[in-house]
Amino acid sequence: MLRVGLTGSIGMGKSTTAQMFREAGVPVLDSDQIVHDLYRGPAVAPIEAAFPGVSVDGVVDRGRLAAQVLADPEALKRLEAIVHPLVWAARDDFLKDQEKKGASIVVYDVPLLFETGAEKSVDAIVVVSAPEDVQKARVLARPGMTEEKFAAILAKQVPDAEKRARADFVVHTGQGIEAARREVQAILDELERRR
Ligand SMILES: CC(C)(COP(=O)(O)OP(=O)(O)OC[C@H]1O[C@@H](n2cnc3c(N)ncnc32)[C@H](O)[C@@H]1O)[C@@H](O)C(=O)NCCC(=O)NCCS
Ligand SMILES: Nc1ncnc2c1ncn2[C@@H]1O[C@H](COP(=O)(O)OP(=O)(O)OP(=O)(O)O)[C@@H](O)[C@H]1O
Repeated sequence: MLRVGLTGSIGMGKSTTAQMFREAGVPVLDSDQIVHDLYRGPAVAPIEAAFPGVSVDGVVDRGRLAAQVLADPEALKRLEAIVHPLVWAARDDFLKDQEKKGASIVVYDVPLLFETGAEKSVDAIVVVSAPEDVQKARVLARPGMTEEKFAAILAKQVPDAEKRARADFVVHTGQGIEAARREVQAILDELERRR
């Protein structure tokens, strides 16, 4: 079973591209969704113990948590030490389940593939990319987004050019949905050939 890591910087079209893999019949594991589920379940107690006051009605409040960790690298490290092992366990369950089902390719959708070291646990890397001006226009169109927030998020991410350099495949999302879908299909064809 080939494990494909799918990543890309903010606003590059990662979720849209993940959906294309799903529509092509490939099982996709969404790491953001795993974290959201953990923050409503098994991660609540250990996070509340480490960061008192960040849970509300038994759910981790992401805004409160962000306020405590995003500007404090040491606090973020403590949070990651709680969250990442839980994410890895969920990922391993998914992989075992797909292996049992006989899947030949699975996609693991991870925004921070390079930043968290998850690149080491995949067999191929797909990076989703678009020209800078397209990315910026998409992100600034989101409610509540400002140039400053966008810049702060970008500063925490591995730059797009470096991501592309480390990728096995790049999906370009600046030329429309159909062009990207053709690239996704070409990647799947190539991966099948390599197996
Ligand atoms: C800090 C949290 C609460 C902020 O949640 P929120 O919904 O407001 O924003 P979101 O998750 O989209 O993150 C916003 C930006 O913060 C940065 N960021 C978040 N987590 C990390 C991290 N572990 N390392 C570096 N940057 C990070 C990224 O640039 C990201 O684009 C949340 O990101 C979190 O719990 N992070 C720690 C867990 C984690 O590592 N998750 C990511 C991969 S498993
Ligand atoms: N191939 C494409 N052609 C045209 N528009 C696209 C394409 N892919 C994505 N988009 C558009 O770009 C925007 C961002 O896409 P998406 O939500 O998939 O990005 P993302 O990388 O998952 O974002 P983030 O990581 O910030 O959550 C959306 O408005 C989406 O419709």
